[in-house]
Amino acid sequence: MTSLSLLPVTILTGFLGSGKTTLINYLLNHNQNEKILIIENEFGAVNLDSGLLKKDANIEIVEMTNGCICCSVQGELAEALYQLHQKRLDGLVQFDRLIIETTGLADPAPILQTFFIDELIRATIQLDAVITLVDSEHILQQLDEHRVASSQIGFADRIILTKTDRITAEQKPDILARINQINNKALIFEAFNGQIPKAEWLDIHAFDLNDELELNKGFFVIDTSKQLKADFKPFSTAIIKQSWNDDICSYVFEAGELDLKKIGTFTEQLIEQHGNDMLRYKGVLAIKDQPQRLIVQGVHKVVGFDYGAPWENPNERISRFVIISRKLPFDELKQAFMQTVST
Ligand SMILES: Nc1nc2c(ncn2[C@@H]2O[C@H](COP(=O)(O)OP(=O)(O)OP(=O)(O)O)[C@@H](O)[C@H]2O)c(=O)[nH]1
Repeated sequence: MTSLSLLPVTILTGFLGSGKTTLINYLLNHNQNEKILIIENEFGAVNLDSGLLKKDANIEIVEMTNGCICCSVQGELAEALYQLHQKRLDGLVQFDRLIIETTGLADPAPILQTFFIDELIRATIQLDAVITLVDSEHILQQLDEHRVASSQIGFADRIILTKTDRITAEQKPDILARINQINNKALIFEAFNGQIPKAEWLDIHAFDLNDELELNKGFFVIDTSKQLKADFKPFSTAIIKQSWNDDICSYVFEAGELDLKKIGTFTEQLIEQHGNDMLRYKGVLAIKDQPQRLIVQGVHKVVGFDYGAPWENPNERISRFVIISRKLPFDELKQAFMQTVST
């Protein structure tokens, strides 16, 4: 095979009207150096969004408009990606990155799975991250009424909270707490009208097996008056409301040093029994007599393991495993996880 560089791909998701097109337009207006291919996945025969997107020589938009997202998207997306690969091989097109904008009603799962299932795609494309836009004005209602809204948040590596100019300061802690209860692993950025530096959502390598596992991190506000600086704000102490009852939430297991064989068996059984419900999961684990961190990362039943950087300080050797999932038998799993602790 001729050597083509791996094309980075970002999956951009978020409910209807959450600001996906606005974000892309902002990127395109402030991006002179890169050629970007955007694949849009829309319902219905008429695709309105491509008409709304700014067009110039540095972007190309491919529309996928056929049929129901859950049955046809994998085949159609795979086909679009094969064609792109062939055109790149033939030297007919040259792009620096690909952004897939999903329809606001879509669960991102089938799109994400395309990148794991297909070997040619895996060999030519580097999945960078899932970015989810959340409309702060409407998200609480969307979560109450549409299961797909929690799935979009659950799959995210980064969340961009939009339209905070349309809510009061008092409403924000509840919204942040609810997002964080669903997905406590994704960093949250708050941005007005898509104004966010591209470094905060592109090339973040979320699918690499790296050592980062930051939970309940707080959020970042993009300050446009300071040349788009991201200012960190810790979460205020919002009360988790039982009434939310979202079907997806974050589960965290924490322990000291683990036995390699036992944690291997635990992970295998966990994935076997609950993989279909587990959207994303990541573990940074301390293994007995092993100086390096063991990294586990997965999406549903596709999992990767690798050794990461060594633990520097013996007191740091704490194993953390976070799972974003539909309802899991937490107490039972916690007990099983604790039995993997090295004795
Ligand atoms: N007030 C306010 N409006 C915003 C913000 N971000 C986006 N909008 C507006 O929200 C509306 C919907 O934004 P779009 O970018 O079209 O949203 P989308 O996610 O692409 O929408 P669909 O393709 O229908 O799912 C537009 O009128 C935007 O101008 C924001 O931060 N504040």
